[in-house]
Amino acid sequence: MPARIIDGKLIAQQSREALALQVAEFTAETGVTPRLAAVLVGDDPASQVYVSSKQKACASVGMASDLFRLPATTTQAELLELVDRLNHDPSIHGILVQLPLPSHIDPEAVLDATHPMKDVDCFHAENVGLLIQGRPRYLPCTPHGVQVLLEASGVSTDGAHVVVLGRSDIVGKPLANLLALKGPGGNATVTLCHSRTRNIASFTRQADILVAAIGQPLFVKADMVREGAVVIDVGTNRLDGKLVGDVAFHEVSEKAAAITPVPGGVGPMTIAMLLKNTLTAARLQTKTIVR
Ligand SMILES: Nc1nc(=O)c2c([nH]1)NC[C@@H]1CN(c3ccc(C(=O)N[C@@H](CCC(=O)O)C(=O)O)cc3)C=[N+]21
Repeated sequence: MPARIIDGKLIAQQSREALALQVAEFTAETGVTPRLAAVLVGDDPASQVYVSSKQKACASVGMASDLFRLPATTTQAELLELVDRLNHDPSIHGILVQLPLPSHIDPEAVLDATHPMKDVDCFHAENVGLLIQGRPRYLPCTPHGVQVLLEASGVSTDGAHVVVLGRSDIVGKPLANLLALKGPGGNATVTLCHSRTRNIASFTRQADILVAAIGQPLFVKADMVREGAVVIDVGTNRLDGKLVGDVAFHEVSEKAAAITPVPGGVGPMTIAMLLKNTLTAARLQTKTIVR
């Protein structure tokens, strides 16, 4: 039986609708509009698309956003100066510096410079540390998006074996930790595989839930997937001008119980979770008067 398609576009829209109500309530109570500052260095076309979808998404839930576009020739010092200015601007609650940055800029220096309270990507070491200790301030956007997709599709992680492919700081590493935390959406048994894992298929075939975030187009083939597994595809690769995931969707969907498409799967969820973090950031930075 072909797999059920997990509709990330729809689930993200439902998330945004719920969030819009919370934003309206927050603004009515405090007079504050949550505000995201997105910083884009250079003119990578894919990055431009993502950043403009983030701005549109902000508007759709009643939040404000500013886009700071800097030329590819911007120095690291100039970028750090902007980040510092945004850190000190009380009208801005969240800062997102779009990755990848040009090669002459050290992304770690920029992430370290972003104030942890404004770090809505959850990339700062302090926020990653809090997450891993099970007391998150922000949840990392793509991993949280994966968690919400599973929950909304009725797939429990409790006691399940989740195999994560890819150990990036943005997806694989935080996702593996999030799923292993105690509590709902967690309690999974997690195996973290990567490009150097020997006999990777012997691991992926044991997965109840398989998450592909390895950055290689169509890497996961049908023979790597157990019959009835749930497959989540985090990949966003350009292949012959087309957006494809890390999963060979057609063959794998014949075997899986449920699967996310690319586009229309994890991608829209990432943005919805970013908006959620921006509201959290505004709450944490807004002093409420106790009456
Ligand atoms: N500081 C930072 N934070 C990020 O969260 C971040 C980043 N840098 N750099 C790049 C990656 C990638 N990323 C995506 C977000 C949305 C879609 C998305 O919505 N994709 C649509 C399709 C979009 C299209 O057609 O190109 C979909 O999958 O349906 C994809 C990828 C966020 N990233």
